[in-house]
Amino acid sequence: MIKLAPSILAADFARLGEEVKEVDQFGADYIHVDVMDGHFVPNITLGPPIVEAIRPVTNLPLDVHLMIENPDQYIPSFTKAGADIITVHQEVCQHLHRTIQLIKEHGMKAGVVINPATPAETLLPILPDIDMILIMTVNPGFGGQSFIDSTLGKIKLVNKWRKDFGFSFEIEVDGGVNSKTAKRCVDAGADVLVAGSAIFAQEDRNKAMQEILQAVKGSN
Ligand SMILES: O=C(CO)[C@@H](O)[C@H](O)COP(=O)(O)O
Ligand SMILES: [Fe+2]
Repeated sequence: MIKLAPSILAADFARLGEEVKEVDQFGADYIHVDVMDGHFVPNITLGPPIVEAIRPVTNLPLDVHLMIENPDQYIPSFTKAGADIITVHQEVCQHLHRTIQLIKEHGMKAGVVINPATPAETLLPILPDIDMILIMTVNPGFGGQSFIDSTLGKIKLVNKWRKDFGFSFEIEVDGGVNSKTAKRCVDAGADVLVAGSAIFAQEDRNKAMQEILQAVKGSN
C-alpha cells in the first residue's frame, strides 16, 4: 500500500489544526513536518511547539523531517512534543549510527535523508538500523520546487538493496511530488509520498489527494 504524507509546510499556518484534520479525514497516512534551521538549509520554518500543537488534533504518525545541524540536541524535545518518526540528514551527521540509536532510544522510528547530490551508497552501512530512507527529490529548503529526475535512479537502487538484503525500511520521497511524478517514484520503488503544494496549494485537498493516489494505483 502506498502511503501519502501531506507536508504542512504548504498549509495555511493561520488555520493549521483545521488543515491537519482535513487531510487526516481525507485519508493521509502520515503528517510530514519540515523543520529548517536557516543553517543546513537557507530557510527557517518550525520546531517542537508546532509538533506539540498538532499532536492532539490527529492520531496519524507525525513524520518529522529535520533539516537542521546538530539534530541530536533536539531529539528529546521532539519526542516530548509527540513526534513518531524522525528523519535526519546524512550530510549533517558525523556519527550517524549514534544519532539513529538516540532516536530509537527515545521511542521513535528513525530514518535517514539524502540530498539529490548525495550518493545512496553512503547509506549502505546503516541499512540494518533504520526504519526509513528519505530520498530528497528536490534540494531541501523550500516547497514548490520542480522534481529532479536524476533522483529516480537512487530510489531504484535502495529498493533493490531492500529486496536483495531482505530489509523492511520504508522508502519515502520528498519534493515536487504530484500526480505526474508520483507514479514514476512508485514505479522506482517508493512507498511513502510526501506532497506539500500538490495538496495544500490546491483548493480541494480531497480531490488533490485522490488524484495522487489514483495516479499510482496498480503500480508497484
Ligand atoms: O522537505 C521539504 C522541502 O525541503 C518538503 O517536505 C517540502 O515541503 C515539499 O514541498 P513540495 O515540493 O511538495 O511543494
Ligand atoms: Fe520534507
